[in-house]
Amino acid sequence: MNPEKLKVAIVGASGFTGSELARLLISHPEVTISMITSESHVGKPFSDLHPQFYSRLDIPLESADQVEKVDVDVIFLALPHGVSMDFVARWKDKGAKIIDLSGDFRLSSKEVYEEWYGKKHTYPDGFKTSVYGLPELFSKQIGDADLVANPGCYPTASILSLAPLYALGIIEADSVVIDAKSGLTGAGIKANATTHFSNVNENFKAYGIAGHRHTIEIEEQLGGLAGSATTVQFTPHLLPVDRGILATSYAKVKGEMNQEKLTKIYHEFYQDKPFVRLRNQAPGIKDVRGSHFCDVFPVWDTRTSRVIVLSAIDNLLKGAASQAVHNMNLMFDLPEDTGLNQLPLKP
Ligand SMILES: NC(=O)C1=CN([C@@H]2O[C@H](COP(=O)(O)OP(=O)(O)OC[C@H]3O[C@@H](n4cnc5c(N)ncnc54)[C@H](OP(=O)(O)O)[C@@H]3O)[C@@H](O)[C@H]2O)C=CC1
Ligand SMILES: CC(=O)N[C@@H](CCC(=O)OP(=O)(O)O)C(=O)O
Repeated sequence: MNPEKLKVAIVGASGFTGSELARLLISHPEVTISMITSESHVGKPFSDLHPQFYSRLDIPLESADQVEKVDVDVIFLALPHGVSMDFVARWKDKGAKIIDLSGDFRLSSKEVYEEWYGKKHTYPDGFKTSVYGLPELFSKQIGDADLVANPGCYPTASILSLAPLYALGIIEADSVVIDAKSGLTGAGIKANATTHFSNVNENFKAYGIAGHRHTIEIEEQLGGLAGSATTVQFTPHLLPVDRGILATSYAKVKGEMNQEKLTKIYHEFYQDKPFVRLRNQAPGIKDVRGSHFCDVFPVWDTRTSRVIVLSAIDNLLKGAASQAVHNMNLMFDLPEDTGLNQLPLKP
């Protein structure tokens, strides 16, 4: 083992985002995977659960309790919300940086969390130190953080679609509608009635209408950019595909607007952001599948005087695992694109 490499633990490696983290980190030049955990599969070789790793990552899964005993630089928590918070509380003084993929530390306070997640928060001090891990907006703060709250998948696509306009303070109050669609892996590895093949195959359905927990995450971040609270209408849908998110955002803006001006605003905002690709045609989820890109296409509709922004990401990557690796790169002062330059898989 190269002692100069970062030693990482992936907690929750039996799940979808945990295995995608392993796939990215196994070929990251500055990382050694020291430990991977699962409570349901302790002792099994990782490649038994995820055969794509056969002969490349066969180490056994261990219980998360074992993380206490190893010296690691970074801990990735790929756990459900409500579970991560206890591990963060346990390991906050361990001397490792923590990147939490769950929603446990993304919001502004215990009160807001409990209202939107409908469960008690047991480590509210974490809200004081956590940094929202969206590198396009907070790279400096992420660089100084010990605890990063990796954004949700829908919020990543939604916030990046509207951030340039919010940052200028030109969004008309109460005008924003975000209509988003996700592939099934967004729901995690355990099947349930909603994600059962028979219920999703050749079907397409909205859920979480007027109350999905990502609404407040989007509102807090976009409101923060504008410097005043904002309301958005957010509706998620389940697509019968395995991965990918397409968000279509609509907004009214203050003052004069046209396509040229809109395109310029987006180019200026994202000019030094290597993983946001401004497109000149509507992006599809296959254009970003398997990659860390967020493809964004802003359109001015002269007829309705509305901005329409399409944005596409891979929910497991830019929406979760590759975003977490991007955050790790920033936290350890590595070039931000290290290990993240995979081109999309298509078809
Ligand atoms: N899937 C996605 O597209 C995205 C997911 N996220 C978030 O990332 C996190 C992980 O998501 P995902 O990988 O999809 O989830 P999965 O359901 O696929 O995996 C969750 C993992 O958590 C482990 N786990 C569950 N309960 C416990 C527990 N009490 N103690 C220890 N480990 C536990 C499971 O391990 P085992 O059962 O083996 O013990 C499993 O490995 C979630 O918070 C999710 O909301 C964020 C953005 C996008
Ligand atoms: C398709 C699907 O079910 N998606 C999940 C969101 C996945 C995600 O990003 O969730 P967290 O905010 O919990 O991390 C959902 O709507 O609950």
